[in-house]
Order: sequence, then structure tokens, then C-alpha cells
Amino acid sequence: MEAKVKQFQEAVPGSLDELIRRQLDGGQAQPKIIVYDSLLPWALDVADRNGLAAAPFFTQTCSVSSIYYLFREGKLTAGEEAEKELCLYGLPRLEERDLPTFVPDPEASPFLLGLLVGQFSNLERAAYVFFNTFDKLEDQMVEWMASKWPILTVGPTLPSMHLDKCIEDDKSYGLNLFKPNRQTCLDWLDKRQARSVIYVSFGSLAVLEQQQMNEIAECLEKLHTHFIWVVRETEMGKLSSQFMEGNLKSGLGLVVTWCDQLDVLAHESVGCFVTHCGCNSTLEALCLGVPMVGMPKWSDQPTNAKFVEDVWRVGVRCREDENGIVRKVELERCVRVVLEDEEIRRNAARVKEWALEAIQDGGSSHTNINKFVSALTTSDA
Ligand SMILES: O=c1ccn([C@@H]2O[C@H](COP(=O)(O)OP(=O)(O)O[C@H]3O[C@H](CO)[C@@H](O)[C@H](O)[C@H]3O)[C@@H](O)[C@H]2O)c(=O)[nH]1
Repeated sequence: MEAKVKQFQEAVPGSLDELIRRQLDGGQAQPKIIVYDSLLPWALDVADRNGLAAAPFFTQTCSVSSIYYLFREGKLTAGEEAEKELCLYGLPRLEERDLPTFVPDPEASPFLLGLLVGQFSNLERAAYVFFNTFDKLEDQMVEWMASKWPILTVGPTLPSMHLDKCIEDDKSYGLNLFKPNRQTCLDWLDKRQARSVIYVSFGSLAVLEQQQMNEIAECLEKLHTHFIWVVRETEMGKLSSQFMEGNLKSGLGLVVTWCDQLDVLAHESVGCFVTHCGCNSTLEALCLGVPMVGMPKWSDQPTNAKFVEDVWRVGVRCREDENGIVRKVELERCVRVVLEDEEIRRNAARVKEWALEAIQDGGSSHTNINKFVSALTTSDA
């Protein structure tokens, strides 16, 4: 990965320069600003040398990003010091297990940590700083960040059909790769009772230990509740034939290698999402009002899980054993809490409302997007 990123960083700025110059020298649409992924801070230099404004787009939450900033500034000490509980700048009290995993152990992934703290290397020159979040979700943190940079919260960036439904079935979203299972999952869910199904998925990268897969499988058998479990092709070999056959006989679960997650989460039969708490999965569940069981492993996931449990109170986070495994008894306990706790369900419904409010007329993200568009269309900058 490191080599690929470096290759990209060497090759792309020059091509981008060329593209912009061609556009400036006679293209019909005159560029004014580069909106770039915040992990590519060099794009701001490309913008600068071509006389354009620049705006990074952060895809992780304001809270997670602020932790990387504080770490960069030396205000968040790693190692033993981080074991002390932290309560900074509007963040909840964080223990070491709640921090993004690269922070307490900077030597483990220096390259990735470098990319993440590098997001702040030239932020003072950005015209706007976009975040895929909305004000009510992280109000204090957004406020604190906005006191330092020109922050515009513009999230959640979910397809309209899953939020305000202004665009009914947006066929342009998602990859075709998602489509084959789309109808299978929906038809299967249609036959289940409201809020009865457990949806289990760990995103696009997670590689689970064999024992962890066994614990999940045994927990699902024990719960005897309908489930959809996304097990990516590369992980399928970790499912025992005994589990697959038993499941086939009982008809309890649907195991798929990928699904249209938004469609699944939006279905009324889904009552609980067992998730690794990747930022997209977390935001999608928040916006669709689905309570979560957090099983974070890596990167920003522990911090997202902390927010799910203690800040938004829309789920619970599993405790791992001394080997980092979530045992079946613990997973079962968490799933039962999430399926049965009415307060968690009410909170999830409330956050869903906030998301909708944010993107509707007068909402924070709606207003910010309008502000940006009108600044672009009425000025030269
Ligand atoms: O069957 C599936 C499974 C997942 N998804 C989608 O895949 C995305 C998964 O994204 P995310 O939840 O962020 O997880 P990862 O793919 O694991 O993302 C990596 O990148 C994220 C962004 O930096 C980090 O927050 C995560 O910790 C990191 O693991 C989501 O949009 C899901 O809707 C599907 O559509 N179908």
C-alpha cells in the first residue's frame, strides 16, 4: 500500500497541473476550486500554484479527525500517558481503548498515521474544510474545529433515496457489484417480522481471526434469530461446513459475500447491526435509525464505537477477551441488549431525524452547501 500511495503522490500532481492548465487555457468550464480528499494534502499546493482555491473533504468524523490533530500538535500523548482518561475540547472521556488504534501505538503503522496527521499539514490555507458529518451529531467538536478552520459540515452524503427521497431510486449510486444480491436480500427480508433480523457486516477490509468467525457463527446459532451475514469471498473459507449446512436446514440466516448495505439497513425487518464501526457503516446506520452492536478492530473504529455507545447512545460496544476476541457469550449479551432496549431504539430514531433535518431546507448541511455554491457562483474566488 505504501508503495502505491507514494507512486500516486509522485505521478498525479503533475497530471492534475496539466489538466487544470488545459482547462484554464480555453476549457469551457473555468475551474475555481479543487475539492480533494483530505488524505491528499498535496492537492492544495496544486491549487495554489494554479491560482485556485482548495477545500479538503474529510470522510472521517470531526471527532476522530480532531484526535489526529491533537496528536500532531503533541497535545495527545501516546503510550502510557494515553492511559489516563482524556477529556479534551468537547470530546467525551476517552480511554486508550477508545482512541484510533494508530495513536496509542504510533510505531505499529507509521505510514498510515503519517497520512492521517498529514491532513492537517496545510489546512490554514484551505478556503473551506468539508466534513461528511452534520452539526447535531458532533456539535461541540464541530464548533471547536470551526473556531480554527472554515469548516462546512455537508453530510450525511447518502443517496437521496435513503434520506429526503427527493431523487427516488438513484441508480447511479453504488457499484454494479452490489446489485446481484440486492433483490435476494430484500425478498428475504420482506418475509421477516419488523425489527427481528440481525445484520452482520465488517466492511470491505476486515480480516477476522478464525476463532472470531467461530464465535460469531456459534452466537448466531445460539440466538436462533434471523440474520444476514456478509462474509466476503476471501473470508468464506473460515465458515465451517457444519455451520453452513445447519443454517441451510434451519433457514435462519442468509450468508452473502456482499449486499446493498443501505437497502438492508433501510429495511424495517432489520433490528440490529453488528458492525466493525467503520465510519461509513456507522453513519449509514445512524441515518437509517438502526441500533448497533460495535465490534471495532482498527483505525477509527474504536472511537466510532465509543460514540455509538456513550455519546449517541444508539448501541453497545462488545468487550474483547485478553486475546482481542469477542466471545459468543459477550456478543449474544450485546445483541440482546440492542434488540430489546427501547431507549436505544428511541435514540436511534432521534439521530435519524437529526440527519434528515440537516439536509433539508434550513438544516445545517443544506445551509452550508448553499453557502458554498453561492460563494462560488457570486465571486471570483
Ligand atoms: O456487503 C456490504 C458491506 C459493506 N458495504 C458498504 O461498504 C462500505 C464500508 O465502509 P466502512 O464502514 O467505512 O468500512 P471499511 O470499508 O472497512 O472502511 C475503511 O475505511 C473507512 C474510511 O476511512 C474507515 O472508517 C474504516 O475504519 C476502514 O476499515 C459502506 O458504505 C457499506 O455500505 C456494502 O455496500 N455492502
